[in-house]
Amino acid sequence: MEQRSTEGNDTAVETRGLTKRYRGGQLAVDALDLSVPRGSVFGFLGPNGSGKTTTIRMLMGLIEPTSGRARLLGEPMPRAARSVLPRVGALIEGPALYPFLTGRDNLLRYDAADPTADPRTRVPRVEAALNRVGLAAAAGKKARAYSLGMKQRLGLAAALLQPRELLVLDEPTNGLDPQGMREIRSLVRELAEEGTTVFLSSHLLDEIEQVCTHAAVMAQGRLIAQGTVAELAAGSRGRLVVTTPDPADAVRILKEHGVTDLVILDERVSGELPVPGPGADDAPLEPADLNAALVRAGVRVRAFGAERASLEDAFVALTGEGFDVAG
Ligand SMILES: Nc1ncnc2c1ncn2[C@@H]1O[C@H](COP(=O)(O)OP(=O)(O)OP(=O)(O)O)[C@@H](O)[C@H]1O
Repeated sequence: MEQRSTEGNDTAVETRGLTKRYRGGQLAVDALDLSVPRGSVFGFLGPNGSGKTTTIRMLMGLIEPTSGRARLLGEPMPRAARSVLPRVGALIEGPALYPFLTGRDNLLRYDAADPTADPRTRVPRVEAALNRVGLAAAAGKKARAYSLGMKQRLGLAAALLQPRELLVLDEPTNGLDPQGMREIRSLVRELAEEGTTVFLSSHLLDEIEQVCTHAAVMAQGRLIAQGTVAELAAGSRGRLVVTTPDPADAVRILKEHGVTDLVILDERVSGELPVPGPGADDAPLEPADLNAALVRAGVRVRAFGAERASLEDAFVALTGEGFDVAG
């Protein structure tokens, strides 16, 4: 019997040991411990096939986990599905649409199928959702004439027909052009400002960096890291770039100060900034100190910069592989 606890009260999504092995034997999700704080925009990041969709399906009660458990808004899934799911909007793998109905009629019909939706407010809610996702002008077109991006927007509109505490979006910008991506990202930020927790999966690193406060990184069904985006990016070292007509001297001085992986390209010297040691006495070496050391040694520094470590650097550092953005 499961104990009643206060666990998960301030987390919108929480999983413990969540595992899915498909019937063919494929271990798609392997002992996943996710913790999505309420109020966050949480990026669920991983290359194609890393288990994101499988996880989302388990969270939403669409498939049974092989083992482990999941909580949505503090309630166990799939047991509490009936009471929890009305508080959760979801866009999963391209929404099911009636191709011969217009976008607007699709939403009216979708809302009519929702027993928790108030029919008296249906029409204005549908119009508001269409406006929100930028589909008002195309609302009278048949859904079969919609582009993939328009279908995505319509699916998002369906998720927004009612106020939600949590939105679960599987690759929400999939199929959108850059302008459409920007619009959806700003919509996500807006929703977050209104207090909705947004859990979105993506294989696009820069997307996660642009909109998310927190992220989890998946690879091959396993969770590799999770935390705030700033923490994750800080886990990898930034790169230093110096432009100088004295590259050999610059390399010597930088090496003495712990810079590694030094590369000379004409007058451009780059290297990995040293990571502060775990000891408390190890004051982190500031890029400015390195610049001063170069100048003291008579190196003519024409330009000096430290490139901020990105989530991509962190991902590569964590997985030891590049990020596959194919598909
Ligand atoms: N119904 C299924 N039966 C068997 N294996 C499956 C099934 N669905 C997914 N898989 C496998 O499980 C693994 C994880 O797939 P999943 O779709 O969850 O990954 P993903 O990160 O969402 O990738 P994508 O972005 O391509 O959807 C993959 O190896 C996939 O081939």
